Amino acid sequence: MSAPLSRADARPAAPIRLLHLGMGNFHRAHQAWYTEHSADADQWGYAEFSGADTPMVDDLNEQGGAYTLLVRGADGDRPEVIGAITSAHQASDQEAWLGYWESPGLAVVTITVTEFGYCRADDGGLDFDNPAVAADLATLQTDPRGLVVSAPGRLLAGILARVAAGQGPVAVFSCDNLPDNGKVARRVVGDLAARLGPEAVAAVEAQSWVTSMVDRITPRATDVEIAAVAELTDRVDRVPIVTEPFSEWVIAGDFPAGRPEWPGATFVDEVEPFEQRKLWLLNGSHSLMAYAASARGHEAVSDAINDPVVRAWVEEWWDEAVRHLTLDADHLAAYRAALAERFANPNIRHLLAQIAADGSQKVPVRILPTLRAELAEGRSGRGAARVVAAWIRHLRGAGAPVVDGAGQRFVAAAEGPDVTTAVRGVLNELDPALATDEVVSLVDGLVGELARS
Ligand SMILES: NC(=O)c1ccc[n+]([C@@H]2O[C@H](COP(=O)([O-])OP(=O)(O)OC[C@H]3O[C@@H](n4cnc5c(N)ncnc54)[C@H](O)[C@@H]3O)[C@@H](O)[C@H]2O)c1
Ligand SMILES: O=P(O)(O)OC[C@@H](O)[C@@H](O)[C@H](O)[C@H](O)CO
Repeated sequence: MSAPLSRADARPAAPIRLLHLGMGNFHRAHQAWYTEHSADADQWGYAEFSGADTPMVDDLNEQGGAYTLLVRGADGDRPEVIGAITSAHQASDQEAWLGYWESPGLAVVTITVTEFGYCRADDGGLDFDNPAVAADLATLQTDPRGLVVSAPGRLLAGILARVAAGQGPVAVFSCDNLPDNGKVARRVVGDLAARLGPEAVAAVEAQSWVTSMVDRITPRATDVEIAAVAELTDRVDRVPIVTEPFSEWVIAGDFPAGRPEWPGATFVDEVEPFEQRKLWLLNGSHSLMAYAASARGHEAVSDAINDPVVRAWVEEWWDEAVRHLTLDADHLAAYRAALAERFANPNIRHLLAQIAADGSQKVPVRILPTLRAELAEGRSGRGAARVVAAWIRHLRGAGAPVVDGAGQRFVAAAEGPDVTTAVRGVLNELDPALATDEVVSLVDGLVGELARS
């Protein structure tokens, strides 16, 4: 019988100088992994906070913060024990959260709270109609140390505590799949601060808001992977992470209090070209498959990409999206080829239903820029329109179930017996400028084509 994984299986815990909000699968495969492999890793320990209270925190702490990262290549498995996490906390552990912010040694705060976690309104600013945001504002107005729950609320509470403690600026660092994610984070936290007054705004502005493009396909681990880890390592790990060999991190911004020497991370002035390449080619085709291939009965990306019909749709989308990317053509061709291999990795079971979630937050940033650019250049935008059509079919009940915290208005628009009305309604909700007769007719036709395929 295998022994439980414990801290003794990992490197010694390092002093906490890194803080993470939104501990989940991806962060433990990416930022924690880069930190683990830093030349100065013994100087940099992570304190982790989940987005909502979860048993994962207790499981991880029982293992002293250690966990197994199972790197699954097409040619086999490579497990490694990661010791970058010194301490994990439940979301509601507000005193611990504020305590880390007040600590002189804190240097970097990373964030993965999903697209939805930024609580944005349609104009990109903070959505004050969001009940969590409204409650946090009321709390912060009366008690800056009170329990707050939204990501913007928690970040602002931390920043205010840091400034009140007389500590200098840190790098605040979104690692979510969002264009210009540093600016998005700064905007929503700044909007909340503005309701508290100029001192709070100045505290937000004093921090360094870093932007990053992150990439490593990390599906949720299942009991199958937990059993595989036990067999491979002779240790029982209750919270292992499964990921692919590929990893990429492109970062723009300053680190006023220092950072680990993350190996392989690329530091640039402008993340946008890399971010668009990744969001459109990888995440865009993920969304295409999540909607169009789940409706064809596929469950995982690796099944979908091996279906020639789906592969042709993906290639059609890629052909269209690359026209609007600014990176070198050879680089983009190599990236596409590598993506096709990554998607086909038979040892990574990335469920289409997981990717399909929160389409209302994903389709606008992954697909619509290409659709608009194609239309502006006088082309039809058929590849992008196909993704929108597949999403509308999904909203109408085809394929993966609809799970979307902000998607109710799209579900409502997509309802009803008349497909053309549904298409027009969804396009109108996405962007009234896209709901022209021409685009409605194209998307309408593609809904029918997908249904017959
Ligand atoms: N999994 C991947 O392959 C991958 C790769 C690149 C980037 N990402 C980015 O990382 C994010 C998280 O992915 P994951 O695989 O870790 O997911 P996960 O479900 O394992 O973890 C998500 C974390 O976000 C928190 N969260 C969710 N909704 C929130 C909200 N409304 N407010 C505050 N916190 C909230 C959860 O509590 C949890 O701590 C993705 O949304 C994406 O933007 C993921
Ligand atoms: O994580 P999400 O939900 O934003 O998107 C689902 C996938 O497209 C995404 O997780 C990719 O696998 C990832 O971005 C690869 O780096």
